[in-house]
Amino acid sequence: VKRSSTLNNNKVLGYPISIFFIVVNEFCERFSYYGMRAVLVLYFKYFLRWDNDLATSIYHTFVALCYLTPILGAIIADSWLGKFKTIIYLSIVYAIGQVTMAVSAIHDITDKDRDGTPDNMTFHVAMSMVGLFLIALGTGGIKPCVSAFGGDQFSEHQEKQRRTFFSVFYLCINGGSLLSTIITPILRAQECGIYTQEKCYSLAFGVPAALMVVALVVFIVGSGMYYKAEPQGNIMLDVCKCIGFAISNRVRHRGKQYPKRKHWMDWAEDRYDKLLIAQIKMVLKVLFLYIPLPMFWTLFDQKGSRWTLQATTMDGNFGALVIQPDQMQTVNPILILTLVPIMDSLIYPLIQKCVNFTPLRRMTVGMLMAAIAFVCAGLVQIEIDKTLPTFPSASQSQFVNGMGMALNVSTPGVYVGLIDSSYYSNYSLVNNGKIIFTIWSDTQACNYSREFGFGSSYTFYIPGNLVCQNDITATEDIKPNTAHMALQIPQYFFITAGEVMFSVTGLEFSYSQAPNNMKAVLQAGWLLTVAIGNFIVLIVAEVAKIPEQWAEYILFASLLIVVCVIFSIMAHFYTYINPAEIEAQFMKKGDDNDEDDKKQLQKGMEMVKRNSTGSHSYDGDDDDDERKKTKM
Ligand SMILES: CC(C)C[C@H](NC(=O)CN)C(=O)O
Repeated sequence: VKRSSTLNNNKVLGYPISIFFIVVNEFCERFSYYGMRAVLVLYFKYFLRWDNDLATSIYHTFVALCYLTPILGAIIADSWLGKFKTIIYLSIVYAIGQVTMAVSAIHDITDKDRDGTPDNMTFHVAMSMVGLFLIALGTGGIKPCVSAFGGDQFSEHQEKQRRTFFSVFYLCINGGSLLSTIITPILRAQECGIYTQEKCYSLAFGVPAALMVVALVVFIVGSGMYYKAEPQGNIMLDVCKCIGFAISNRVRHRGKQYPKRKHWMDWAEDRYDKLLIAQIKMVLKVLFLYIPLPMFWTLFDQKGSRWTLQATTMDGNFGALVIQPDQMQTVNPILILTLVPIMDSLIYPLIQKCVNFTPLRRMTVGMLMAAIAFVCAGLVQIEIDKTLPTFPSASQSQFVNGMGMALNVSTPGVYVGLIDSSYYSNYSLVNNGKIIFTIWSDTQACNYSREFGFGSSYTFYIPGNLVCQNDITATEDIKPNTAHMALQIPQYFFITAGEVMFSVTGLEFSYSQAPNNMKAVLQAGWLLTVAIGNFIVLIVAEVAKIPEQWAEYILFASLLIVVCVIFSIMAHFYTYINPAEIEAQFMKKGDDNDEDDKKQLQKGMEMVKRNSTGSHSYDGDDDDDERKKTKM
């Protein structure tokens, strides 16, 4: 009653005003998260100077951590602080983490000799690791709380509005992600610094940090309008205790003299409520089905690591548009924003006309799509390998001074250095496009211009009698990248189509198959599959140590196909349930005088009624009573 009256006061078009703040908060937070993530692997490689394997490993450890911490966030919110305070406190931790990352990327802090490279790399590595740890704690911790807090703002009879809210919420995630993956690579490509100009990772991390502060402020501004549910007690702890008791009770009663029970969880009946046991059985059934799922995320999350590194060896010139390697990741949110409505309104209804396209079938097809994406990535890699030498590092050039006097060489933003007579400069990183070098000594100065292709590397020979442009000869150490970045589009298309079928459906499936009080538990379980998927990348990359990148892509595709077959068999034996109906049956058997139970029963029956009008129908037939027990 309190909840309804609180909510009904502040409505616009039937929606509580408070959700506006939550949706804007999510947009800014996802901007912050994906913006930072977009440039992370390049920061590892070019700023911290890690090799591809280390950069990929740390990237996936970080992503895994981001999806492990939701369990922590759910426990803190449910059993201690409540969702509102948890979001505030962990957002502060998150913002501090983002600021730490931005500071860690300022090369001037330790660049004592002012040559553009940090002199104390340990400082930058340590700061980055602290920053990433705080971000993982913050982003993961608030993840299960924000969406659930949004859902809490609606009263029982606002089911339709709540569904619209979740769609808008998902679009905001991808809107924030889209904008940030366009913007932060542009910021990263700028040059900044006090003593020497270098690629501006500090700005690329600083803007996401600012957006996280905005997210926090927006969330706090809405404070007076939220419905704030009190912490309900730690359901996760109850579940663990109940499972623990069932196992220990079973072990204690091993002998033949003890009659068998239908399900091993029934051994908890001696101490625990039958309803709780039934709810745990439902959750375990779904969790069992989750076992093969991490393999999908193993492939999916390599967009940000291996695929971005792959793009650095490609040509990003799209005519009027020049795309940075890390900007290729924007293809994912762009496709999400277009594919979700197309799938929902066109593709699914069409397929449904031919076959019963149940959630688990969609997820299976989604896995196959991801495998196809990796076959595409492998083919693209073979194409790249045909063109790619390995020495020296791509995009770097050097000068050899053949004159009898020292010369200075520079280009706007890059000081190549003072080159002694008959000596050579270090390799310097030069942008692509037309670059004008200024070469000067005490007595003369001249300009020399040259077109630099993506990833090309040159050595320039300055003769003894320098006049300029026509005197300097160049040898091409590395040809410009010729494999075009557009070749990555098919792999992005398949992985995103896979994501829509797998991830969006999986989220909805996890919600619909979970008992009412354990929806958060299953959401945390779902996010855990993402974490495990990222750990698998580390294990496979470390154990397999495949020298050829294309072969690693094909290995991942093959692994996913094997897992997909296993999943489809498991899914075939899964029977869809209606948790509310099952819960209601247990309630009926319970104590009718208990007011709380009565309310729960009424709520359960309401849900059964609502579901029977088709909101969770998987067989396309709204009036079919067998719906609630549909097989895959
Ligand atoms: C796939 C994530 C687990 C969910 C979602 N990401 C996207 O939608 C990316 N396209 C997110 O919450 O970040």
